[in-house]
Amino acid sequence: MVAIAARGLTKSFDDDGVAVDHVDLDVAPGELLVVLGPTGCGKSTLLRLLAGIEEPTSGAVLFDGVPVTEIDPRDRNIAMVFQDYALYPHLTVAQNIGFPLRTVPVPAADIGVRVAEVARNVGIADLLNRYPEHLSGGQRQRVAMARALIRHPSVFLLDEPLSNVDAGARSALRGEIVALVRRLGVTTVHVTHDQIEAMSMADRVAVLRAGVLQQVGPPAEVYADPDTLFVAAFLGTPRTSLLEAAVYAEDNRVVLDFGSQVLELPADDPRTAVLAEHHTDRVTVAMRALTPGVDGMVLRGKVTTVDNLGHELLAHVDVGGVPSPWLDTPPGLRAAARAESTPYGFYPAYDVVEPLPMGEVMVRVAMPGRVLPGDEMAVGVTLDDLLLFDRRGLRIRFIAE
Ligand SMILES: Nc1ncnc2c1ncn2[C@@H]1O[C@H](COP(=O)(O)OP(=O)(O)OP(=O)(O)O)[C@@H](O)[C@H]1O
Repeated sequence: MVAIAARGLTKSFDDDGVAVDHVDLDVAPGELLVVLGPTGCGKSTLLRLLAGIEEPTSGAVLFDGVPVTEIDPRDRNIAMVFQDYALYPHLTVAQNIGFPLRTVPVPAADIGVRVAEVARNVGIADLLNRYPEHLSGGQRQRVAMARALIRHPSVFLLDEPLSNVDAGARSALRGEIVALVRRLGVTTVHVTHDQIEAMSMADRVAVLRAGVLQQVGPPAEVYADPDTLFVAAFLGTPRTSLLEAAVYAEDNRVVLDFGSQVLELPADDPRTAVLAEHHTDRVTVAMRALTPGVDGMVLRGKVTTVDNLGHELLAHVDVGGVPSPWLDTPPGLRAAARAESTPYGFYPAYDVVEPLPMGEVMVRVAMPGRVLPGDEMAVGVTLDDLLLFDRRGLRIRFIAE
């Protein structure tokens, strides 16, 4: 098992600015680290730098503490899997899987044994005589993984391997990749723009924005305790509600003023006193998974849309607030988000930069529930629900520490 490290890792492309910007990252031996970020944030470039396919502009990659920047990718004992499986159509599954061994002095009988073993590991032992055209997307991706793993790599790099796999097979494959990585004990870096994938697979998740690493940690920790507004907004299903507000503190009263209405913070909570120090600051308030409620702090608004998720309803409630200007992301990023395709292939829809319609919050309504557009709704908010960020998008920690 190999420890991977990036130190000040930077990659600029002449015409395109900095794709990876001074990234410092450590991946522990046997760890499954997921790099998460929106399209164009530099995930693939980071992975390619770790693999050695791309040469850094500055900085270094180290395996077990030894710089590998000068070592040819073929000599790094790395296996990489991409989103397009790129199988050889004229070869059977078994031949595809065994292909990387053609240059290695392994007896033919042993190749058969190893192919069968790795095929069993990825659950395709019964497909060995088929040709790729007779496989589903999920099965093709398993073949691609088996082909990558047959050389017993010490580092496994996965670049959006599940994005061409249909939704049903995707969640099964997620679990299987995790189990496989554990069983083989191979240090793995997996990149994705899909936060659910990241949250469900990662030992630790590394969130990347415009080439800059935002935060690294166990998924639950990064979700619950985001350092930046970007991380808070990016991680959240249903999506995180973001509203602008100003803090006002007068005598013992502290309020968050959303323009249309205020939230008065509980006077007896020590966190309220900490927040009072931000008197007159403009902040962005991030709130997740709110529910209807009439006690304590309450935001009132009108339901604009209701999504029926089957197990619950998701009400979009217009509380008359001002959406965060942070949503006005850099033009380049937005352009990429809207484009259906780019020179680098298909870009998945990016669903975070879309501005929320006027000052809405997302409210989960338990089933059986009945909510209709136009209904008035009171939304319960507790201090625990509020994540506050300053104008630079950095977290204001108002928990007395
Ligand atoms: N070979 C290249 N030449 C010039 N610019 C490039 C090259 N490869 C990537 N870029 C640019 O670097 C930035 C990061 O691209 P990268 O493919 O790493 O992002 P990504 O997060 O993997 O995106 P996606 O999720 O859409 O694959 C983008 O602005 C992209 O246009």
